[in-house]
Amino acid sequence: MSKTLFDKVWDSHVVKHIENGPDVLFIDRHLVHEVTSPVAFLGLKNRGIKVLYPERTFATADHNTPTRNQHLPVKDPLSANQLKALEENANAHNIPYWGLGHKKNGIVHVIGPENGITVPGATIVCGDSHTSTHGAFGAIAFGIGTSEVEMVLSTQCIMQPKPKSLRINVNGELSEAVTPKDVALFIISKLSTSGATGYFAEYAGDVFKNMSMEGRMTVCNLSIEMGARGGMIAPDETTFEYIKGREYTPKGKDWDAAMEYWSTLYSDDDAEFDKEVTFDASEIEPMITFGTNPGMGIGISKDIPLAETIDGSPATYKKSLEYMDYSEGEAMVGKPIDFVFLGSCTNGRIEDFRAFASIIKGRKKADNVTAWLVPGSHKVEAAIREEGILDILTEAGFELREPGCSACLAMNDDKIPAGKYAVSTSNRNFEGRQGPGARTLLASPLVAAAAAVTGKVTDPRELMQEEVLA
Ligand SMILES: CC(C)[C@H](C(=O)O)[C@@H](O)C(=O)O
Ligand code: SF4
Repeated sequence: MSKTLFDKVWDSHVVKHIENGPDVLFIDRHLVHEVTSPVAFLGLKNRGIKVLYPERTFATADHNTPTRNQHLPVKDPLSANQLKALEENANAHNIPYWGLGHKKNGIVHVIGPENGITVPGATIVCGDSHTSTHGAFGAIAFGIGTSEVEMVLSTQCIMQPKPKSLRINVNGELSEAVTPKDVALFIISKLSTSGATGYFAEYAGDVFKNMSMEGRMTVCNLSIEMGARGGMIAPDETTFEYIKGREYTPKGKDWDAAMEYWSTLYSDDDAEFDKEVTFDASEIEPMITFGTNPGMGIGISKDIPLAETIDGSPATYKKSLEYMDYSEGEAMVGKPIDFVFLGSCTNGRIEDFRAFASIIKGRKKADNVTAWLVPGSHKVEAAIREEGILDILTEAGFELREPGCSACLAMNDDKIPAGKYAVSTSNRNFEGRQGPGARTLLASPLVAAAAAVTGKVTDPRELMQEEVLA
């Protein structure tokens, strides 16, 4: 019988099928961070049991961590306690722990791929919704709750109902300045934040075939924002090239054996999907959000849609615009901004910093802008230095911070003040997400860079045009 990519990976991990119930799935890799793990470890302690496979479990500190002076004790007592608990729990159970200052430390969804923990055909979970990121490698990766974290720590299995299948095709070639982030924001704007609820998505077509691994991670990361359980892309040469030689990927004969299996991981030609949607790459322009959910995005040159033209409740839509202090029919280009945040598990990788630097090179940070540039990991930070990107940033008046989730969810000191506007490369623009009363405009690193040097929402193509003319 023909199978989808998802079916192939899922079926090979079913330990037990419960009639009319969930499947019991074996989990290959379990990533752990400080926010969703303390109660799970406490559960193990109360039951007097150990982590079954510590070597399949990896812990990092990211959500609560400061992005300055990481060598000093963490001031906030709640954060300090959570970080201490993670360290103690990891040590007690022999789990690799990459805490503050460790050279492998970083955002959980950045360090997994970076160190070769994320591989094709694997099942990967974490007590974190953006675990979908790892689907970029052809893995089944999804977020779980704290009680499930305890279940995986103790049994290396999880009970899951099988989601429905959705294929999202984007064919053709992307236009200038259109990045993977724009592709994802475009898809969410078309499907809405609940359009993929109950589904697991596979991304297919020319655009994803031609995309880098980091771009694929950005796209899969955002799957959750359209309601999907996760998203995945069939592994190919780009994938194998990326993972080869990383610390935790198989070596020698094991690599050959793995490659044999990985090469079978694609949806068969006649595999059927419960739902399929197709878009043309040429429809997509650099995107920006204007509202309070990631589905409220438009091409940057467009005007904020009128309430009567949108699907869904006009009252909710108007309330959202009120929060943003925007009006229907206004242009986004030219809107003043106060903050720029480059970072997060969506866009905190080296390619994102390269893109940002490509625009700010030879320009200066706008005086009215506060910019927080936060690498996704120490490895990203090291690459920023090695490639000379730090010099470009510094010359333009920017400062580089230390790695972590930072202003993506503002659990540390990096909070956007109430009423201020932030162009952010992260993934959520909910009310108060980046700080109480903060207003978020989600966009790509190119759009963020254009805003950082002009102090307002700016089409990056305009600045790229200037470069060509100069
Ligand atoms: C703190 C964590 C549970 C949360 C998530 O699950 O996504 C966070 O990472 C986020 O992005 O909102
Ligand atoms: S960077 Fe943001 S989205 Fe990613 S794990 Fe951290 S808080 Fe969640």
